[in-house]
Amino acid sequence: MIGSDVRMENYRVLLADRMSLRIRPADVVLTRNAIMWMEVEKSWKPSAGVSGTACWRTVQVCEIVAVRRTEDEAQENTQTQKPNWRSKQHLLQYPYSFTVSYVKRSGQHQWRCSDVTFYCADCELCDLWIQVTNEQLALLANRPKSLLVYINPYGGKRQGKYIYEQKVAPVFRRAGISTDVIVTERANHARDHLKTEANLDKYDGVVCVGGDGMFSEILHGLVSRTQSDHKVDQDQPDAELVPCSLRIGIIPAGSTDCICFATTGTIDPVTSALHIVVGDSQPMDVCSVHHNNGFLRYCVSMLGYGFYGDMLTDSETKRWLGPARYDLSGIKTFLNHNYYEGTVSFLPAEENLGSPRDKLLCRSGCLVCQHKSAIKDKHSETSEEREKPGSDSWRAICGKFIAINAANISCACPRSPKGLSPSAHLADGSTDLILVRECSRLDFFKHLLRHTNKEDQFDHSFVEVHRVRKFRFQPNHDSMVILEQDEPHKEGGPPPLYSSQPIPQFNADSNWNCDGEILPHTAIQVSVQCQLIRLFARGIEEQQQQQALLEEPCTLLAFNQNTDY
Ligand SMILES: CCCCCCCCCCCCC/C=C/[C@@H](O)[C@H](COP(=O)(O)O)NC(=O)CCCCC
Ligand SMILES: Nc1ncnc2c1ncn2[C@@H]1O[C@H](COP(=O)(O)OP(=O)(O)O)[C@@H](O)[C@H]1O
Ligand SMILES: [Ca+2]
Repeated sequence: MIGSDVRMENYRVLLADRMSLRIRPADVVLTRNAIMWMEVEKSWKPSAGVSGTACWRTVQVCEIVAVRRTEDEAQENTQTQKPNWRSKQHLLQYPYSFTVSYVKRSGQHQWRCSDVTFYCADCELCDLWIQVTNEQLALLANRPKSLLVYINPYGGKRQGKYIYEQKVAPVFRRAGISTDVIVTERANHARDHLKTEANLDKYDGVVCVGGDGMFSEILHGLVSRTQSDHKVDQDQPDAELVPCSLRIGIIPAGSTDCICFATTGTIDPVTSALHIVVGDSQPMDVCSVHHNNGFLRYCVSMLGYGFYGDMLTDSETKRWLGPARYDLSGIKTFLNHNYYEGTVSFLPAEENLGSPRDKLLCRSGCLVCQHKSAIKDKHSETSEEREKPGSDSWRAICGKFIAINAANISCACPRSPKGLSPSAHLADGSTDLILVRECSRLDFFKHLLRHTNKEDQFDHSFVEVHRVRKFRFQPNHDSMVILEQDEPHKEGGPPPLYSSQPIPQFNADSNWNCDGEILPHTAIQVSVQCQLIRLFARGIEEQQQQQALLEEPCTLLAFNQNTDY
């Protein structure tokens, strides 16, 4: 079947019956791709025999979580705290019922699991609806049936276990997903288990409950396992890495949760659980980081040297503060106002990938990422020559930098709702390299402020941004950290916070912050590995997309009211 035939097939009515919704009669229709219902108005006369249009509430089959017999209504009502409104007469007339649980958008990109119960006059009809709806759900091959879940009990505000048990597990149970749950006992427990022990054939996906650091563990476990299974040497910076077959789900329970926010538009555990249930799939680029041809780490969100590296290093001693450690260390690092000397060289991305300043936001169904996916295998890009550092296509920038940030994705998070690079793409094979040169403290503050407002992040003379496929950083070890002189030091007063003299106890190098982990080396080589992994997500839905689906799915449907049911 092609084109319009497929569309017609999707609209083919599988079931159509009159039932009762609460205490009012309702017409209910099931097609291949939607369940629709409409309460029957008293004034509405089907016998009139005219074709008309009416307002139907519609739920796409792909957004149905489960359908089941409403076994114990009293219990349902206690759970949902709804009053029992069914009259005895209604109960006698419609004694059988089934409940459809489905995804409902509740604004701000949040999803909720909502229920609608249909009452039937006879048992066979009720069972038939459950059976046929379940048959349609079974056709959705991308839905996971079995998941391996890792919980970091110490991430963020240490709520991981509670969040999983109270908010996520009930959603998975309702959807009939089986889970094996591991609560981690130490750092790198999840990574090591995935790398060497886990029987991955049993699962359709891996879920992490925690922050970006916990996600990074899962990423390293899965990617390393996949490479060793395929005998790919990760130490080779130019090795062609094999994409992971299992998708990763993120239940946000960390401090920044930027990967979850940038791929769903929110950090809400129930929303993430529902993206997993419906089997969403979002490809993601991964940066591989090497030092002297030896593998260091992978990175999905931000690689930050200077400001974000120093802030992370300082914050590690304050983990007991939870997410607030970043605020405290952020202020301290800002006041220190260090900058670092070195050379950044990079290979620009192809021009058709746009620019970090083009305001083309990466949203659900992004065409730039889809196009990249289509041409990825053709390897149309570049000759070996272009790839070599030092060839004409590479550019080098030497200088003193307050921050060098590579945003592989927008890095949007609650602290910075548009992110470090608002137009960065999730899966275009490039990363946005942001260079913040030496500037005054006030100027740097203005730059940081732009992470939180709507102004162009890069519209400052001391900031430049490049969309790149690869980059390298070489620190200049002869440099000393020069701290800005703001005020003269008063005799007998506290020691100066800043001095124009080199201060030997400061390290001339910063550290790299790689998805919230500190890298052991400063001279690094970075390559973007296009679409190496997939998440259970769909990218951020456009406001209009969201709005259309928010307004309680109400579809204008031409419907032949003569249908015999
Ligand atoms: C004057 C107002 C200044 C406000 C500045 C806000 C800047 C926010 C930038 C956010 C970038 C986020 C990049 C993501 C980094 C994470 O991978 C990493 C680890 O996350 P997690 O494991 O969940 O803790 N987080 C960080 O490195 C902290 C970012 C800094 C947050 C202030
Ligand atoms: N059981 C554990 N004990 C201690 N550290 C752990 C444990 N499980 C995971 N970790 C580590 O905790 C770090 C932070 O985890 P994460 O979930 O990202 O929280 P946060 O966002 O607060 O940093 C990660 O580096 C991860 O490797
Ligand atoms: Ca990217």
